[in-house]
Amino acid sequence: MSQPVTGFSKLNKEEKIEWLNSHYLQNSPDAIKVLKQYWNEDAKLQQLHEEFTENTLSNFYLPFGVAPNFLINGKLMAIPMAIEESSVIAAASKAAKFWGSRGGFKATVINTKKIGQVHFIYTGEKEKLKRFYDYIKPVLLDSVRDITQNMEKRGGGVLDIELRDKTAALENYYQLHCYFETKDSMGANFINSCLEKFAHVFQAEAENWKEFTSEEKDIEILMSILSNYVPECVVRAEVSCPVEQLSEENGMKGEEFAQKFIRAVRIAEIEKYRAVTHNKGIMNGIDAVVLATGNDFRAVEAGIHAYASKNGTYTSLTHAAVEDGIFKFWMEIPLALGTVGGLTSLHPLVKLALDMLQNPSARELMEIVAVAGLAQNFGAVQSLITTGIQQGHMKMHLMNILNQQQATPEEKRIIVDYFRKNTVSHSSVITQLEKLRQQ
Ligand SMILES: CC(C)(COP(=O)([O-])OP(=O)([O-])OC[C@H]1O[C@@H](n2cnc3c(N)ncnc32)[C@H](O)[C@@H]1OP(=O)([O-])[O-])[C@@H](O)C(=O)NCCC(=O)NCCSC(=O)C[C@@](C)(O)CC(=O)[O-]
Ligand SMILES: NC(=O)C1=CN([C@@H]2O[C@H](COP(=O)(O)OP(=O)(O)OC[C@H]3O[C@@H](n4cnc5c(N)ncnc54)[C@H](O)[C@@H]3O)[C@@H](O)[C@H]2O)C=CC1
Repeated sequence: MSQPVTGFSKLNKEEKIEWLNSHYLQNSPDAIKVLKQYWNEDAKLQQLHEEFTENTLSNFYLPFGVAPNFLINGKLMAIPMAIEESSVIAAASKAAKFWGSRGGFKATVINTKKIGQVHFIYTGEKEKLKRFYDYIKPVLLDSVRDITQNMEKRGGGVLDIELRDKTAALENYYQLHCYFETKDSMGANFINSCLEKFAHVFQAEAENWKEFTSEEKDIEILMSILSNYVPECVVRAEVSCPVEQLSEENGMKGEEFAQKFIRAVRIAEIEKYRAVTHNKGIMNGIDAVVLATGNDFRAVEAGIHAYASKNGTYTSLTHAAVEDGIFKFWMEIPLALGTVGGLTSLHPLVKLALDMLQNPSARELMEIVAVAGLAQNFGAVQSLITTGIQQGHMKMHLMNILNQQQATPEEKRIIVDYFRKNTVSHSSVITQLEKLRQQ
C-alpha cells in the first residue's frame, strides 16, 4: 500500500471489502469468506448492525451468557454478560450462589449527579468575570429550557453551574463546571447539547457586557463536553455474613479464610501492581454487564479507574473487614449508565438483556452492575487464596485449547473427562490429545 485512500467512506460494503482484500489481505478468497460468514441472514438485522457505526465490513461476535442466582436487595436475578474470557461467568455464578445462601447482595445508589464542562480562556480582571458570571448564570439556565423541559418533567435537568478559576494550573483558563441529572439515560447527548448552548450564550453575552474591555469581551471557548469522571454518580454494593459461615466450600476455617481474604484486599489497597490486576478482575464483571446492556464501556472504564486513584494513588476499589464477628466486603464505584437511549432499544440482544433484568431503571442497573463487579472480585480473590487462579481458569479454558487443536466432539468428551481429575495446562492437554490420536 503506497498511497492513502480517498473517498473510502463513500464505497459500499462489498467495495470496501474488495479494496481491503486487494491492499492488505493478498486477495485471499478465505478472507472474504470469513467476513461474509458473519453476516446475518436477515438483511434488515444485518443493516441495523452495520449502521451502528461506520465502515462496517462484518459483525464481531462475543458470547452472550448468563450468571443466574444473584440475590440482590431480596430479588433473585439472572444477569446477562457479554464477554469472551473463559471462567468469568462461571466465577460470577459461583459467587452468586455462595452469597445467595448468606443473605445475598445489598446495593444502594448514593448519588446520580453527572458533570459537564465548558472550558474557556478569559484574559482580564477576575472580579469582572465573577460579576459577569453572577449575571449570566440564570440567563444560561433559561437558555436551555427547550432542551431540558422534558428531562425536567422526569425529575432531571441542569442542577447547577459553577464558575471555576483554573488559572493556577493553566494561564487564563476557566471553566463552567455544570451538574446534571439525566434520570434513565447515560445523558451524554443531553449534557453536550446543554453545554454547547451554554458556551454559545456565554460567549455572545460577554461581547455585550459593558464592564469588559475589548480584550475581556473576547472569550475563547475551547470545548464543551461532559466528563466521564462522575465521582458524584456513585453506587455501593456489599455482602456480609458471620465469619463462621465462610468456611463451607472453601476447605478452610471461616476465621482463616476471612483473614487471608482481608489481607489479599489490603495488599490491593496498598500496592499498585496488585491493585490494577485486582480491579481488572472487578471490571471482568462490570464490563460484561455494561456491554450486554448496550452501555458505553469505555466511559465506564475511564470513570472507574479515575475514581480508583481519587486520593492520589491508584488503589483497590473493594474493601473488606471483620467487625463484631461479621465479615464485610464492599465497593463504591461511579457508574453513568442508561436504560434508555444509545443502543438500548435498537440492539435486539440488548433489549433482551434488559427484559431479562425486568427492565430496570438506570439506578437499578447501577446496582446490578456494581454487584456483578463485587461478585467477580470475590470469586477471583477466593480462588487466589485457596486453589490458585489457574485451576478454575484452566478448567474453563480447556475447551478453547481443544478448539484450537480442532478436537472432534468425541475427543473433547474423552479429554474433558480425563481432566476432571487432572490439572489442566496447555501442554498437558496437547500431550493427552496426541496420546489419544495415536491410539
Ligand atoms: C471457575 C470456577 C468457578 C470453578 O469453580 P469450581 O468450584 O471448580 O466449580 P464447580 O464445578 O464446583 O461449580 C460450582 C459453581 O460454579 C459455577 N460454575 C462452575 N463451572 C461452570 C461452568 N462451566 N459454567 C457456568 N458456571 C459454572 C456454577 O455456579 C456452579 O454451580 P452449579 O451451576 O453447578 O450449581 C472457580 O475456580 C472460580 O471462580 N475461579 C475464578 C475465575 C476467575 O476469576 N476468572 C476470571 C479470569 S482471571 C482474571 O482475569 C482476573 C484475575 C484473577 O487476575 C483478577 C485478580 O487477580 O484478582
Ligand atoms: N464522552 C462520552 O462518554 C460520550 C458518549 N456518547 C455516547 O452517547 C450515548 C448516550 O447518550 P444519551 O444522551 O444517554 O443517549 P440518547 O441521546 O440516545 O438518549 C437519551 C434521551 O432519551 C430521552 N429519554 C426518554 N426517556 C427517558 C428517561 N426515562 N430518562 C432520561 N431520558 C429519557 C431523553 O430525551 C434523553 O436525552 C452513548 O451511545 C455514548 O456512547 C456520546 C458523546 C460522548
